[in-house]
Formats: sequence, structure tokens, C-alpha cells
Amino acid sequence: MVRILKYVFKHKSMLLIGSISMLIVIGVDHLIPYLQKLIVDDGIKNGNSSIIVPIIIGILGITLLKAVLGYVKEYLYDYIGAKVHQDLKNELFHHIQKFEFKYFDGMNTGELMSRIGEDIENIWQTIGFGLRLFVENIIYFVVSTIILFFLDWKLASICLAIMIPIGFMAVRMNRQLGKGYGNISDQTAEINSAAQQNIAGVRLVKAFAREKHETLKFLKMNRAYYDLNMAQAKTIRTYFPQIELLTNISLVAMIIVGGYFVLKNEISLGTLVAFSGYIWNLIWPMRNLGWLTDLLSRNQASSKKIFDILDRKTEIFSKSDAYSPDGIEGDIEYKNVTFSYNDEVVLRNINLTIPSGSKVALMGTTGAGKSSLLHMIGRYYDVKEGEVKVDGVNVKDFHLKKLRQNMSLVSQDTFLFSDTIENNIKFGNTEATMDEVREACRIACCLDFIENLEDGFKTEIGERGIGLSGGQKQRISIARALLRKAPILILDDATSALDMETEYELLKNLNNRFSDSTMFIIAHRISAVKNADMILYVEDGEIVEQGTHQQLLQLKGKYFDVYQEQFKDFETVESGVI
Ligand SMILES: Nc1ncnc2c1ncn2[C@@H]1O[C@H](COP(=O)(O)OP(=O)(O)OP(=O)(O)O)[C@@H](O)[C@H]1O
Repeated sequence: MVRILKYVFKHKSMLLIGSISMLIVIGVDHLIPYLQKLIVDDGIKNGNSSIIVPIIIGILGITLLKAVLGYVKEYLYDYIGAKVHQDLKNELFHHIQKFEFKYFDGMNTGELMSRIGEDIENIWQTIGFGLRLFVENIIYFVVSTIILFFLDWKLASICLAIMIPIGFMAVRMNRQLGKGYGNISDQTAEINSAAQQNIAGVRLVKAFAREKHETLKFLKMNRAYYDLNMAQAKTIRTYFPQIELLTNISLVAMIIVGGYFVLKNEISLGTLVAFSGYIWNLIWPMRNLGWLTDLLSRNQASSKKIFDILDRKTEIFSKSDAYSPDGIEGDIEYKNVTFSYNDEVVLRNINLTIPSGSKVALMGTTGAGKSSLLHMIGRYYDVKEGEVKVDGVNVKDFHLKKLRQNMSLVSQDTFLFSDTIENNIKFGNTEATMDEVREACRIACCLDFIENLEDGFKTEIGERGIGLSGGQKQRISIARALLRKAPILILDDATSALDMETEYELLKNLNNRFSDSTMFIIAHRISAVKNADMILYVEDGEIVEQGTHQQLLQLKGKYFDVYQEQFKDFETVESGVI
């Protein structure tokens, strides 16, 4: 809570004006029962009728002042709450952006979304409303209690004693409700996550005719949600009438005891009237106590989750004196590199020297470590042992942003934003002109199909590129990478959905137009890797063969086996197309 207050204190002047307004409202509010006492005791009982009209005008004035300052107070606290909400959300989002790939590998997207959404909303509610009400209630309670004791300590003690069970009951009710809200929140996250996954995977569901199963699964979750809400309603049903009853009993008790005191002339009738006004300032804080403590504890839990993320330091970052060149050549060297994601070693003892401008192809069995090998150049993951150098400098000594600005990666899992094709292609180079965009598309063999669309580059594509074929998505993401004109280009199985002819055309364009860039291509077809300057065959975390197409064929090893397998029936295709 203390850390959250730091965000609140950023808006000191608003907080000050809001708090002064709140104190004035509380102050004048406490005058009303006292003025009522004056009307009864002096105005009516003592026959001093001349004070009645001024007091009524005074009460009207107070009501007006309360309304105006009440508005100011509400507005300013809401403003502060919204600002804290905005600041925290921005900071959290910005901080998450700094995390390395490894963090996201182990993170559930739904969970992260609820940190950014639900948990920050909880804090917003607490700051904008709960905390203010909490402070307000304490002041009302303390000031009214003092005034009541000042008016008559005996009646005040009795009233206070009657109030305590209301607070006790309210806390018990909210403790039970609190537990239920926790379960409802977990269940909501589960339902949202199931709905999101089902909608994202709707094609798979339909392809496997699993609609009924998915619907039943969802109905079951929704039923559990309904049951949890009904259990909450039951708690409210049980406690609420009891709280109402206690409130009414305390009011009646106060009138009976107070009336008795009036009859015995221990207090005046006006004092009893004032009591019945002030007593609400005790009843409401007691009734609110439960849900306010619950709100504050929920805020505590949400703050902890949020600050756990904000306090997490990213494992991959630039050193303070990091190397920050204007541009890079693209020479790459691996020296005795060993790598593992967790404990299991994925790559061992990798040694490679790749001069800038080289075209390097990687082949091998699935899971052999090809993608992992290339992820270390841009420090998406760090080596466990050894070093990876770019232009002779250890990548760990580079300024991370500079290093990554000089690289372009097209990953296996094509991702396109729900936006226009143009904006998707310009994602890595927003300053690019349309001529440059067209040129990148020409090289990536996607210009014709984009221009043939009704809205051309302005065509909106759905989430993850829905509405496009797999090959179209791959070519758009290659165009996006090319537009960055980076000296290091990595195509990680990025042409797998293209037909052989288009793939050949695209790679030929790349070789011609990006001859200076160091280019890596992971592919499974001989046709895609055949013209590379260096082919690496990776197996079980090691480079088992390395050389040009001809050298590897002569070696008659793994690469040769793949070649034979792919071309045993296609000798004619090889001579024609490749
Ligand atoms: N983020 C990750 N966390 C943990 N293990 C991983 C992660 N990514 C890959 N692996 C594991 O590391 C090994 C190498 O994976 P990698 O993706 O580098 O292989 P690959 O040769 O590119 O495979 P493919 O051709 O199927 O894409 C595999 O055993 C894989 O299960």
C-alpha cells in the first residue's frame, strides 16, 4: 500500500484540494445535527423562534456547500485514481516489454492479461473510491464519537456498545464474501481463458468436430461460476437482514434509552435529536467496515502481484558502457558455445566463423537446435558457456537495442497484427516510403497478390493474419523483415508454406538484392539451401556436417541421405527448377 501511495503523492496539489474539500464537507456535515438541536431546544422549547429561519437557511447553505465541495472531492479523487491506474498500467506494460524471451516461455498469457487488467482495476477502485471512503469513515466515526461523548457520555457509551455488533457482523460477512470473490475471480479468469482459446482455436475445434465437447466444457465452467455467485448471494442473504435488524435495534434502543434520559431530564430533547443525526455517522462506517477492509486486502493482493512483476529484473540487458556502433558489418563467430533453456543442454561446443555477407543455411532433424543456435545472435537467449561475437565483439557487450536494430528475424510462427497490410509491413520501419514497401514486397514475392486485393495495402487483416493463406502470411512477414534493411537477416523456416517455385524465386531475389547482408535460412528442402555459401547440418545439438552443397554431397553423410530421400523420384524437377 505504501508503494501505491507513492503514485498517489505524485498528484500532490489535486490530493491537497480534494482532501481539503473532503475535510470541509465532513466539518459542515457535523454542524447539521447540532443546528437541529438548536432549533428544538432554543427555537421551539425555549420559544426563541427568531433563530429558526436563519438556522434553516444555514442548513440549506451547508447542503449547497456540501454538494459543490462533494463534487470537487469526488472529481479530484476519481482523477487521481484514474491517473494512478494509467501510470501503473503504462509502467507495467513498459516493464514487461523489457523482459527476455525466457520470461514469456513460462508465463501464461491469461495470467499476464489479468495483471494488466483486473489487478490494476482493483487498485483503481481502491484509490479512487475505497481509500477515500476508508479515511472519510474513520474521520466521521472519530469526530461523531467525540461530539456524542461531549453531548452526553452515558448515552454515547450505550450507542457505541450497540454499534459494535454491526461492525463485527459486517466484517464476518465480508470475510466470507472475500473468499468467494477470490474464487469468482479465478473462475472468471478460467472462463475467459477457455473462451479466448476456443475462439482462437475454433478452426481446430470444427475440424475435429469437438463443438459439443467444448460447449459442455464451457457450460460446466459457467455452471461453477453461477454456483459461486449463488453462494455469494446466500452469504448476503444470511448476513444482510441481520445487519439491518441490528441497525434498527440500535436506533430503537437509542430512542428508548435517550427518551428515558429526556424524561429524567438528563438530556434535552434537542440533544436526542442531535444524537439520532450523529448516530448515522457511526452506523455507516460500521456497515462499510467489512467491504472496505475486504477492498483494501484485495488491493494488497493485487499490488503484490503487480510489484512482483515490476521488481523483476530482466536477465538480458545492456551494460552501462555497452558498445553502440552506428552500423554493423555482419561478421559472426561462435566460440565454444554451449546452450540450454533449463538444465538440459540443447547445443554443445559450437564453433563457427561466418564472414559478413555470407548466406548460411541450416538443416537438420526437428528439435536439433537450429532455431536456438540463431536466437543467440540477437541475445533472445544468452549462451550458457562460450561466446557469440558480431564484428568481433561479444554480443553481451553490445547495446541491446543497437544489436537488434541491425537484425531482422522472421520466425517459424508467423505473427501478423490485426491491422492493415501496410502497417504490418512497416512495423519495423515506420518511416519507410510506399516505394520502399513495394520494393520489399516485390523481393518477398507478395506485391502482386497484395495489389490485386480490393483495398491493396490498406486491406485490414484479422488477428494473426486471418483471411490470408499460410504462404501469403509468410511472404508478408518476410517483406516486413526486409524493409528494415538490416545487415543480419534470419529466416527461421519462414518459407515452409511456399511452393517450390515461389521459394526459389524469393531466395534468388534475396541473394541478388541483399548480397551484402549476412543471411541465415533454416529450411527443410534441399532446393532452399542448395545455393548457400555454407550449409550446416545440425543434429542433437551439434553441427555434424558443414560445407557447400557439393562438398556435403561428396561427404555422403546425413545431408546426402536427405538429398537422396527428397530427389529419388524427382531427378527431372531438380534439373528443371533448381
Ligand atoms: N523456449 C524453450 N524452452 C525450453 N525448451 C525449448 C524452447 N525452445 C526449444 N526448446 C527445446 O530445445 C530443443 C531445440 O529446439 P529448436 O527449436 O532450437 O530446434 P529446431 O532444430 O529449430 O527444431 P524445428 O526444426 O522443429 O523447429 C528442442 O528439444 C526443444 O524442445
